Amino acid sequence: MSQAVAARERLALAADLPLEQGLALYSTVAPHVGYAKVGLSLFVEHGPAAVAAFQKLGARVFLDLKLHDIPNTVELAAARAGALGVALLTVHAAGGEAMLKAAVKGAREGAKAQGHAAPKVLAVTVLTSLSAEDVTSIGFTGTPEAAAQRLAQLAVKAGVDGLVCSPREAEGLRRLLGPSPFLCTPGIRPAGAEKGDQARAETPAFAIRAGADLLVVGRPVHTAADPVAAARAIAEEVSSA
Ligand SMILES: O=c1ccn([C@@H]2O[C@H](COP(=O)(O)O)[C@@H](O)[C@H]2O)c(=O)[nH]1
Repeated sequence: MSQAVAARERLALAADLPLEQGLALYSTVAPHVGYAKVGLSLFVEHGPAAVAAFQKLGARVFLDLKLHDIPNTVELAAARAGALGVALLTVHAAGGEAMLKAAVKGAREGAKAQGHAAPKVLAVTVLTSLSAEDVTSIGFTGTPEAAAQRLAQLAVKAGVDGLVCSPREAEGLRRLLGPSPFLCTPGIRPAGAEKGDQARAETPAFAIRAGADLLVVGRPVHTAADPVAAARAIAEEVSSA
């Protein structure tokens, strides 16, 4: 496998843009980025049509809905997501064990019913926008890393395929949980890039060295003067990390 292909498998574009703009951007960066992440804004506005539009471009779709509700509701929603043929689906680990099990069950059954491969269900541990002070203020005890580890252990026990965490927590989670869970890290900022609302951000190379499988990048590409050059530079950093 060439290094370019390997890096492409490890990058997701957060398409938090109007749909046409997101599709146009993904088309141009697709040589460097294998996944398109459809998040809340696109899904609220366009629903499954947004997923289908990126799939038509050949993207593997990461449906980032961060489901968090009672188990029955999450199972129903995860089944609908699985039926769309998405590659990845997120839920909040803080929804608890029964909800996480329901998400995995729903996603697998929904995919199977439509002849798709089951999506990987990823549990969001502690949002990368939360600082240590925020984590305390919402009632978690200890550091963001300690909270992420507790939530990750719960989620893995419930049978999820992977976790969403800050690059700062990836190494500790690998040590704690071993090689199996798929680790996805948003909060990626190339050196010198604006952090915006990301409180626990790190560079692409940091995330890869810490053991991340998939890096999510949005604004550093959207806002770059040359988005293709920005995506290429991130892919090169991933390859050489
Ligand atoms: O903890 C989390 C979970 C999800 N996200 C999502 O990732 C992207 C990041 O976009 P940037 O523009 O690169 O900041 C965004 O879609 C979030 O919803 C996250 O940032 N942190």
